[in-house]
Amino acid sequence: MSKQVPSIRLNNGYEIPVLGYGTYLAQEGQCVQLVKKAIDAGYRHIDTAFLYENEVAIGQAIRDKIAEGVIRREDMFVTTKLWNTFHDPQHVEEAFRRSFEMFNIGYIDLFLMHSPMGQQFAGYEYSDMQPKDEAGNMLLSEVDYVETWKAMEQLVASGKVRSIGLSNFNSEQIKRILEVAKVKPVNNQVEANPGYDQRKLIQFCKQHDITVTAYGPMGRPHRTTYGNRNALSDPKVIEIGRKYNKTSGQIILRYLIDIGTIPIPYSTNEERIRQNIDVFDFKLTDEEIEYLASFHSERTIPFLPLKSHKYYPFNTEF
Ligand SMILES: NC(=O)C1=CN([C@@H]2O[C@H](COP(=O)(O)OP(=O)(O)OC[C@H]3O[C@@H](n4cnc5c(N)ncnc54)[C@H](OP(=O)(O)O)[C@@H]3O)[C@@H](O)[C@H]2O)C=CC1
Ligand SMILES: O=C1CO[C@H](CO)[C@@H](O)[C@@H]1O
Repeated sequence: MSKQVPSIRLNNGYEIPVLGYGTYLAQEGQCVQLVKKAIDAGYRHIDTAFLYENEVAIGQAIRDKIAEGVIRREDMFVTTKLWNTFHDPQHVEEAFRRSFEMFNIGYIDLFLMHSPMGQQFAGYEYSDMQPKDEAGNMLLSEVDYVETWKAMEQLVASGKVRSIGLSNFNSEQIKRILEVAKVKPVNNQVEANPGYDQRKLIQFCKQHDITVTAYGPMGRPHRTTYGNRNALSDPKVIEIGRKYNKTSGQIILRYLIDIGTIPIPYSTNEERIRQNIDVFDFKLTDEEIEYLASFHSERTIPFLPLKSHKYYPFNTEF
């Protein structure tokens, strides 16, 4: 039986399901099937980006499931993102139009600025996303993300996107957006997991009525570790899981929801896709939450190639 995911209200009145399916690395072909499996399992929130090269596949999966009568368009919440090379205001509308047309699902629920860090525009092909000079250095752009935001605001009036938001922004950068915003960001998508739980940024966003999506919720277990303490294999997390008849992965997701984030785990495994959404029939105790919060490690995804960028967001505390 598919699970019902609760939603929370965004500051513009729309609702977002508190857990979604991430799709980074879900390539064309494989992605259609994965998203269909996720929808069958009960996911109604899908996260992607122009960068992930799978907007066509996600649109296809959603249209197929609508045709099968499993969902209606309005049941789904679809997020995509403006890539760094499109920060110059003159490129924002065209970049959005390309994503919008690739999806072909009538409207986009949430369009995020992927990061505050512009990179030089090199074209709209996927091969143009990481432009480098002859020596192999990243070609950056110093377009102010506030100007990019103003161009994103124009998109809302078109009706093709319902909400706009941010990703990888720190609190100072969010403040700069809020100073000029005619349309307030509804969301900031950042890394959050038991090694890097972002409590201060979550608190800051809450004060400004901005929801926080948690990317990398599992800490990308196949690709890295949580430094010296991996919550997924931690004996005490496994023991907490036994108490609720859940896996450690489910305990991590419940923790992220309990501290007020919206996790978007990715999985290629059918059983884990189903498990990851089956986290709404229990709640952790305060002590268990504190234990999960005691993991300390570095970011899994620190965007090191962009560390020298004028707007690199991760040098401040939060
Ligand atoms: N805004 C941004 O800059 C970024 C956004 N994102 C978004 O966030 C999403 C999630 O982050 P992602 O980077 O994919 O990393 P995750 O932390 O979600 O890790 C994904 C990996 O975790 C494994 N996994 C998933 N569920 C479980 C489980 N229950 N138990 C054990 N292992 C599990 C999966 O392996 P298996 O397939 O074997 O199950 C998969 O390889 C992305 O897909 C993307 O949509 C990600 C990074 C940056
Ligand atoms: O969304 C993303 C997925 O992860 C990548 C890093 O591995 C990021 O560069 C990107 O922002």
